[in-house]
Amino acid sequence: MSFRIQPPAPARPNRCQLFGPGSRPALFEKMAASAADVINLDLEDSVAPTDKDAARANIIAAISDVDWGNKTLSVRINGLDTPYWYRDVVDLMEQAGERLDQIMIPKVGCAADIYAVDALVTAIETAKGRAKKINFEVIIESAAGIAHVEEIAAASPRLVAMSLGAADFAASMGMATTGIGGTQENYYMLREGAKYWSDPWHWAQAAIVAACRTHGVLPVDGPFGDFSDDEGYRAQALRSATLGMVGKWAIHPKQIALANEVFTPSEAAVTEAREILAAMEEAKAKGEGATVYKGRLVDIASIKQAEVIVRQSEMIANS
Ligand SMILES: CC(C)(COP(=O)(O)OP(=O)(O)OC[C@H]1O[C@@H](n2cnc3c(N)ncnc32)[C@H](O)[C@@H]1OP(=O)(O)O)[C@@H](O)C(=O)NCCC(=O)NCCSC(=O)C[C@H](O)C(=O)O
Ligand SMILES: [Mg+2]
Repeated sequence: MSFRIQPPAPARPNRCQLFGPGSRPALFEKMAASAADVINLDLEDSVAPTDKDAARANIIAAISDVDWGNKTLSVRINGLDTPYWYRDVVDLMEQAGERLDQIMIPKVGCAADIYAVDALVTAIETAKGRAKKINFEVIIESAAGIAHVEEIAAASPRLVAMSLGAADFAASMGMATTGIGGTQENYYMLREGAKYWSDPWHWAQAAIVAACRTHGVLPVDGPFGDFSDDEGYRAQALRSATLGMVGKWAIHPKQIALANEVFTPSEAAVTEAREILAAMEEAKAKGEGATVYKGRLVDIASIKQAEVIVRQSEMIANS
């Protein structure tokens, strides 16, 4: 470990972030009653330009009127390249109740984007005497966003989570696909006539996880567009979890259970992690730094790996 200790990410469940358009208030009670850990009420791309004002008003009312239980409640504002975002922030901060936890900033391209929103939020928070400090989450979904991902992760103490937005990311990168996440037909290696599909989202996810872990931010996988494809969603989520992400978006309620299942450590994984910790306790008592568990090496680094799984499981169980 470097002299600089890696800060922990917030210890709260973030297995599934359920999205719903601010222009469909009929969905809000259903979202609140769902098993998602985080609710994202959307003012951005799922809302038509003509509906922006009405969606903002719907969301502001619902923040106070709906019982959101113990979920993290977040609102996605419009991008800083639009004429809508400042009104989103001003109205939310001046009119929404204290139940609002988070603002999601889409399409961030550099740390200054977050600085701008932070300055506005801070001024209104102070002017209005808001007791609860609003957190931020951001979406990396552009070439600039991924190029500046580390400075973005470090941009504000308000920042708690960062997602990959596969749709806008693909568009910004000029990727030859209309798919939102998942396997891409033309992204394969060929060996002896057989195709082996690679994961075009992998490198961006890994960059996001590294930036997030460096700065104590939760890394989250974004949308999987084909909500009829449960196995495709599960496969994408399993890859994300294996890389270190803590959760995934749901753009339809049927994706919630899939995300919760994948991002909750299984009983078998927790049992194995506890057995590794016990094996290392025994090894340490004998003055050894390494031992053999089920025919494979475990050592002091294995303790940290096992602790990640046990901590995640306990945090979810206690939430
Ligand atoms: C995708 C949808 C438009 C589908 O809506 P609908 O046609 O109503 O779906 P169903 O008829 O299958 O719905 C079945 C029941 O579930 C309820 N429902 C639907 N959606 C939701 C929801 N989001 N939350 C809670 N409940 C929901 C229906 O009312 C039905 O209920 P019942 O009649 O009682 O059985 C719609 O799901 C939708 O709008 N999804 C969210 C879209 C969204 O927010 N998109 C933005 C995020 S993705 C993105 O922005 C891309 C990203 O930025 C990037 O760049 O990658
Ligand atoms: Mg997007």
